[in-house]
Amino acid sequence: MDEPVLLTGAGGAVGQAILEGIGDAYEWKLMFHSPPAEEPDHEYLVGDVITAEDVEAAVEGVGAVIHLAGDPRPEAPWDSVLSNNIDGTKKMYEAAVEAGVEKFVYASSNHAVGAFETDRRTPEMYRSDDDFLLDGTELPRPGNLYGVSKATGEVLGRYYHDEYGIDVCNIRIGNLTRGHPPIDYERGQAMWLSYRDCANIHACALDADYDFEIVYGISDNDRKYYSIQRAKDVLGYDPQDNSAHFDGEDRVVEPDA
Ligand SMILES: NC(=O)C1=CN([C@@H]2O[C@H](COP(=O)(O)OP(=O)(O)OC[C@H]3O[C@@H](n4cnc5c(N)ncnc54)[C@H](O)[C@@H]3O)[C@@H](O)[C@H]2O)C=CC1
Ligand SMILES: O=C1O[C@H](COP(=O)(O)O)[C@@H](O)[C@H](O)[C@H]1O
Repeated sequence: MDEPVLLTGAGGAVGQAILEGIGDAYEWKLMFHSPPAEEPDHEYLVGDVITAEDVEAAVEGVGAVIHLAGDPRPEAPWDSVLSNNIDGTKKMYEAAVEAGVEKFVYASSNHAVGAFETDRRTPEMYRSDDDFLLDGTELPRPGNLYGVSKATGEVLGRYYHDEYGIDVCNIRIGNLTRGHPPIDYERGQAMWLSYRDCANIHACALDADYDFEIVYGISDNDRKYYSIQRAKDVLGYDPQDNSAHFDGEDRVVEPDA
């Protein structure tokens, strides 16, 4: 693995899950949008992914990128996702290939395929006895403009991989919550990603060998409509958590109880 690893969006929820889980396992270069409240334990810079000079400074000397920065709101308006998510990701790729970065891990989203959740399929598809399963080979099917921006980020990765040879792993992240799955939210429980599994799958994406991949980033939930088989096979992902091991509130239950 080529280090340091540039982590954009380091101050956000996914960034914190990664740093809490594997902060000691790699040499990092963190990118924040605004100055962090506390001095980070790692090299860092402050910048905007839509500013070419900031992005060029960020990729300088790094071997791999985990690109999280962007507007994460499913209801985000077009001008924001066009700028922060689409143009920001394009600028990151442009700078990364120019700087000779070897590996790019991109935070895609369940919302890139949100429109598979049709009225006819829901809520049954959120339940463990339903066999509907997406595996990453399906075409994107966004249900909002944020999802369009995430699907576009995947396609940008396809282009930069094919044209410039950079290795790309798109992780369609489910619903990251700390400590326990979302409560009273079947969809969120089906796509739950625990903090430790989030760190884990990103470590796997940094360490594994691949060309271009799209995988789902969720825990090993009994309820699931995203397959994690590709993440296991290609990345060696070994999830530890399962939303079924919680009782729908914030209490842990015995797996076999
Ligand atoms: N949290 C979740 O459950 C999921 C997150 N994702 C994706 O993961 C990534 C991170 O999401 P979260 O950590 O939840 O969001 P967050 O809002 O907690 O973190 C995003 C970070 O990106 C920074 N940022 C935003 N625009 C920027 C710009 N133009 N230049 C530089 N930095 C900028 C923000 O300051 C923030 O620190 C996003 O790309 C999001 O689409 C995808 C699926 C689920
Ligand atoms: O991509 C994302 O997905 C999660 C889960 O979606 P939701 O519609 O169930 O909330 C979301 O929480 C997160 O903000 C977003 O970036």
